[in-house]
Amino acid sequence: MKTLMPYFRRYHRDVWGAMVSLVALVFATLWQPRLLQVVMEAIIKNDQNTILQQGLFLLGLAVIGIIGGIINTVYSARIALGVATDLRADVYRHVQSFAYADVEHFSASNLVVRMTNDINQVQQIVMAGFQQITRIPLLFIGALILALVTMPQQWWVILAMMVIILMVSGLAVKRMTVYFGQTQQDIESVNTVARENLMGIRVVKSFVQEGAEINKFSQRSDALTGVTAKIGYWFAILMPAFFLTANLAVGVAVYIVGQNISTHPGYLAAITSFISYLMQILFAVINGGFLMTFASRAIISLGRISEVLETKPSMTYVDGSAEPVGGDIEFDHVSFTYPGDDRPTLKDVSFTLKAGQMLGIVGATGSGKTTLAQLIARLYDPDSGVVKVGGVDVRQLPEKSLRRTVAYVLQRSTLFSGTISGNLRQVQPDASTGHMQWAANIAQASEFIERLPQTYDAPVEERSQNFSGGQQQRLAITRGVMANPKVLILDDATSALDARSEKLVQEALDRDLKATTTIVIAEKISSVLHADQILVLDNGRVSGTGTHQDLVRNNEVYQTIYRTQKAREEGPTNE
Ligand SMILES: Nc1ncnc2c1ncn2[C@@H]1O[C@H](COP(=O)(O)OP(=O)(O)OP(=O)(O)O)[C@@H](O)[C@H]1O
Repeated sequence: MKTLMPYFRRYHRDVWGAMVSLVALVFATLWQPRLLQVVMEAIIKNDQNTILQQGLFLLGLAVIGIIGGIINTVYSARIALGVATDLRADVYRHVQSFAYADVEHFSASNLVVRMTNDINQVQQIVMAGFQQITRIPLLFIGALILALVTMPQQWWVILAMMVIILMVSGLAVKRMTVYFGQTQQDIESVNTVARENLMGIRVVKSFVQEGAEINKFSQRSDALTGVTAKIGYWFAILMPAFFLTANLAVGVAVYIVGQNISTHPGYLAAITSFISYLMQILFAVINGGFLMTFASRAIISLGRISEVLETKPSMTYVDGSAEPVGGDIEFDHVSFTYPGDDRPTLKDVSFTLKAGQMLGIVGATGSGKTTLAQLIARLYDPDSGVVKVGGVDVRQLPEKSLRRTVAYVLQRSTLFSGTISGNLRQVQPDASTGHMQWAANIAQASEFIERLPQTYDAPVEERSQNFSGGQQQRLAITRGVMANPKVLILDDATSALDARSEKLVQEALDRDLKATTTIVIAEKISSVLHADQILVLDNGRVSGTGTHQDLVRNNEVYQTIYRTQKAREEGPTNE
């Protein structure tokens, strides 16, 4: 509730509108049976004037009730929609301020569910809240008082009905809250299987995994069906049970009235309105129960949303100029452990790199190459030691300054759906076509871009699936080069390129980005042969640095990688 209060304040006029119209609706609902009783009494006495006058009041009340209901629904919908939209925008904005580690902590798909499904739950309960939460207690208390006023001697019938209904609904709410919670989990589970399957459809098809995938999906889907069916059974039992109780109460009341009608003729009119109030009490209790069940679901969702909003970004940046700094890199005794890991991934890493030089980083899978690069782009901060770019500790650099200095191209960089130019202009919004061509020439992307009918305005589909792996990598390198960065990190970014194209990219980088410090992380030693310096990582430690010739001579780890790759390239020999 604390989370939602500021949002309600923004819509205070609508809140007032919803409340006032609700009071009108409740008043009309409660007063109608009372007037009906007066009309009935007039019918019994054949008092035409009262019948007409009170009949018109009754009609007027019905109209007030209908208009109140419509206005209340409109205002409630406006509040619910407004609150959900603002909440979604705030969560999205807050997530944008997250450090990479924070997004990883929640996981991207989990954040998506919170921004969509959980906010929908909150929207529904806000809507129901303004329609029902105030209405139910008012209706309950009002109907109870009026029922007692109408037929005070039947108080015990009301009490008995309420005790039975409350006992049944108490039991049901407890059960159904559990089932609703389970439904939420099962929906997430079905979504996960469907999403994984569809995103990996090529793998599924190529390994003929359709059958296994269908089984997996069916299992999760059956679990969801099972729990939904349980909710259905409860509803199927609950509703008739409630109405049976209410009708029993009505039956008892009518029987007692029947016994006393000769001595109390006024009971005939009173019994009609008494029955209406009994039904209103029943309606309030049933709806209250359901609302509590739905509310418990929404409270869980609201908790999940608040958790995101209350998470402070684990990384903050200093304020200051957006100007890039120089391209020198220095690691000074840097160690780093991933959040939640008990062992460091990088251990006491030190090296220096002068602006404009090229550094190759090699090492076995999992040796920490990507992690090292991520520290330069400040996706994480080290546990100890200092990472400097342009002679400045990266923690002392304003975010824009760091982003303008360092461009980080990944093996599978995300291209956003839209157009090629839209992706390239993310780096430099006012870039000319000439500038895009310059960058694309370096990345060896211009040949295929210019063959496309719309060239730089060619569409990029979702997950850039209309481009091959190699084309996607070239586009990602083009985007990285666009800002003419001081430091360019290519993290396995040419892995899908053939040897010739990779060589052409390297030559173009040497020629056109002379002042840029280039860090190339590569599986193949051939990709870094000509680097000014090669850093060999072994299980998170620097095993050696030097040129290819130095390392071939005196670094064992490097020698092993080199020999293995050479043997693979030469193929099996027949002795
Ligand atoms: N986000 C993460 N959370 C926890 N551990 C991680 C995370 N990313 C990587 N690791 C672990 O850190 C170690 C180093 O990973 P890293 O990706 O830096 O290696 P790499 O040398 O780049 O490997 P590869 O050549 O396969 O890309 C691995 O053991 C990996 O499991």
